[in-house]
Amino acid sequence: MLEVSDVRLGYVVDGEPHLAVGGVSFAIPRGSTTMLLGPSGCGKSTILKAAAGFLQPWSGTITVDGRAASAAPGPDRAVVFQEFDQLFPWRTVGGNLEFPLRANGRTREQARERAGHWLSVMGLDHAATRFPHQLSGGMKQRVAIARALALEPDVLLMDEPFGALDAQTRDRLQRELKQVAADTGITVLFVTHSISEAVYVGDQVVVLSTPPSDVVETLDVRGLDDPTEAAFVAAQTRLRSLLAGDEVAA
Ligand SMILES: Nc1ncnc2c1ncn2[C@@H]1O[C@H](COP(=O)(O)OP(=O)(O)OP(=O)(O)O)[C@@H](O)[C@H]1O
Repeated sequence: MLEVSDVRLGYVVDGEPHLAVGGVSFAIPRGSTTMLLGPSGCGKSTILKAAAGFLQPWSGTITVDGRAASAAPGPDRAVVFQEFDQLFPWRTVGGNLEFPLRANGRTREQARERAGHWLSVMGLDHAATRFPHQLSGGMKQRVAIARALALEPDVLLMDEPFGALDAQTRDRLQRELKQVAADTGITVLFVTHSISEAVYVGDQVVVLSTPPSDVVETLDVRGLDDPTEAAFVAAQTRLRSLLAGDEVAA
């Protein structure tokens, strides 16, 4: 349903073109979660930005249900970033959810009702009247996820959403996201630096090479959610060896 086909992406720096992504293809089946993993600077965020419609591929296509996703941002895709400051600081938590819903044509009542629902799903009922500066980092990320889900997009794009959280909060949010993704059937593209996060949260992991990147391997990790299980450990070992460029150790 989300299909990345032979995509090349880059930036123009001081008038010079710099290729970052050298020809990447993968497909995310509807309702599943794909993790993008690779060395720093390999173009994970660049691919995510293109899927969001913020960047045009130099060649190739990114489509959602056959429509060009890279043409422009649209309500069928919502993005959650790593930064804690992605919320509107002058709006309450409830207001942060309601504002984009109103901007997308919902009535005040519809926006309030839907915001309440998603705040509840993310365990934030008690925080609706607070302002972002009164929240912990983990709560801010929960609000950002609730705000994205409230728009009921077909695709949720996440750029290291838990990267700046402490380990305990990160574990909890990974569990919650996995549960919400299963409950809603949403399609997720998730950028991560963490091998264990990739195996736990994902249904498949797309491993990228150093830039200009291509796909080294696409690994199926469906159903792996117990880090003590042999299959979980084997997937981690495989990913570690791919990232080290050591394919033999698999
Ligand atoms: N706005 C920009 N202008 C110019 N070059 C950029 C820009 N953003 C990213 N790049 C370059 O594109 C390449 C890919 O960057 P990107 O941020 O997509 O990688 P990444 O895999 O997400 O990195 P990291 O894991 O470190 O977050 C890098 O070489 C980076 O320097």
